[in-house]
Amino acid sequence: MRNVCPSERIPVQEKIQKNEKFKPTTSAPSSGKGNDTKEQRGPKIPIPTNYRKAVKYVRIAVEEKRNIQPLIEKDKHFRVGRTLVGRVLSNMPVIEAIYKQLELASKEPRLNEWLAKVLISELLFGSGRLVGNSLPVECMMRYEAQLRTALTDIEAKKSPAGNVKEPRFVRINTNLLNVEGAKRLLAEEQWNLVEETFTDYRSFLERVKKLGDAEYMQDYHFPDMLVFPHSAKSYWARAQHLSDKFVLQNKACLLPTYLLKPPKKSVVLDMCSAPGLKTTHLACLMKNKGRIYAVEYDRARYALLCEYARGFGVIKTIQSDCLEVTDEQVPGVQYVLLDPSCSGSGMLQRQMVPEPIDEDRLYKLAGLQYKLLSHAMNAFPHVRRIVYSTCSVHEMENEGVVQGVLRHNGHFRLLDARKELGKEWLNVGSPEYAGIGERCLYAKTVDDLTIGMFAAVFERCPEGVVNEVYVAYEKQKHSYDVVAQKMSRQKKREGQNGQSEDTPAQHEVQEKSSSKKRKKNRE
Ligand SMILES: C[S@@+](CC[C@H](N)C(=O)[O-])C[C@H]1O[C@@H](n2cnc3c(N)ncnc32)[C@H](O)[C@@H]1O
Repeated sequence: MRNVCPSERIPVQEKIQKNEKFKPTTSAPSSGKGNDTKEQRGPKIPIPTNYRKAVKYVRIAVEEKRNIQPLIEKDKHFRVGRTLVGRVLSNMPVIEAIYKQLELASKEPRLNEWLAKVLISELLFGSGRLVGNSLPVECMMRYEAQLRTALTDIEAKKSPAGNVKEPRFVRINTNLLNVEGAKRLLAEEQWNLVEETFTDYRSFLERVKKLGDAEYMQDYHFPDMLVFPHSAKSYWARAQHLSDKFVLQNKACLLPTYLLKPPKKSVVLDMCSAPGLKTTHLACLMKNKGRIYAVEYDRARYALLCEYARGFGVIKTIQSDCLEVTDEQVPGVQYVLLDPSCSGSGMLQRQMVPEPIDEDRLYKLAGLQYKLLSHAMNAFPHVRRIVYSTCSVHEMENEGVVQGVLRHNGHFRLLDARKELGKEWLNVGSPEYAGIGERCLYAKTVDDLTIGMFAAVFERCPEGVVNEVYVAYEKQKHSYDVVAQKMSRQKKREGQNGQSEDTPAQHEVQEKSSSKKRKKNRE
């Protein structure tokens, strides 16, 4: 089969629909001061409405820090809004770094900063093309080569995967198409399947790094996950005609769903479910049979969840705070997936342009995550298995939360997630959390070429059994209580209020972080 260069690669459907080819200008960036005369510029061509609207919403989101989802939803003439704006916001750290690196603010003072960022996003992370010939579009096109080089530099220098560009992972929607059907369809689209077998995970990863532009592979761990080269990103961003049969989802996001392993006809609760990528994967694993209660409290995200869940009869969506969901509302729940809000520090863009660690924010997030996980363990008497996952690389949100819940919930124990996965996995949690770290899994960009992800699997203990972390903590507690009482008496004497409103997990997190600080000071 012919090897097609990625820049040539256009989804078949698009080839049919396309009636105009974009021709980038070849001239160099403007003289530097943005002071071309009116005559030189010619008649004013309006900026496409979608770009103008994206500028408006991106600015509101970033400058005013407002939730723009409801605004976009109401905007009936901005159907692509969520995708377009979402793309800018999720790539913002890299876009800002590139905007600064190219000194666009000083070189193109007449070019609106937000518009520049939207255009950069479309060029580098969207379709790879810009629409129309308005002045800002033409101006940005003159920087195209420099923009792409800047992105390559950032990715090469800061890529958490080293010099390797992360692949494009694509999940087959097995509710519509089986694996063989997917392979046939992709062959029609001129993709070549690499049909080698791998005895170990590392040799698979090495082959992924060498994928040619027209090649793809079936994943080593998950049969419904396909792996394409990085260069396939623009193909998949444009492959609208395949969007119901294939889901753009990172491989790491399948760890929690595969670890939960709900058989068909089981009853599942997805506590924090929007936009619903894991929910729909669970539905596929269950062959769309049984019941999945998918809970989401955010109105706009709930709307998105409903959209994603359409076509999956097994999913029942509930708009609510999952801490208020009772057993009566979701009768007979046996399996719980908890994938709550987190710092998102495992996301690629965040790893490329790292933000300073905000301990206070992590501390608050860990407290919430602890509450949610405790609710999963205590509110639903029939639950036998729980998977907790985050896309955070911070122990405080991961092993820290797991330790907190195990200490206070003897009736659930932590399973060895590597064993549960049943196939070789490279990274586990920190050995600092004895009896916990080695049982939890991490997906790491540098090794797995995925986003960063953490997953822990809990199982209800048999009647009369309690987990060993709980037992050890109970033993420790006596001396701990004595010290706490002493401290409280001392505080009272000093006229202070010794009451704390922290959750136990937050208390432990605080203890741990101050002990780390003490250790650092000693060093
Ligand atoms: C990390 S995202 C979930 C992603 C989702 N599992 C997926 O794979 O598509 C976390 C979601 O949980 C929602 N959320 C956070 N706290 C919640 C709560 N107490 N009740 C319901 N939803 C909550 C957030 O609004 C957000 O949509």
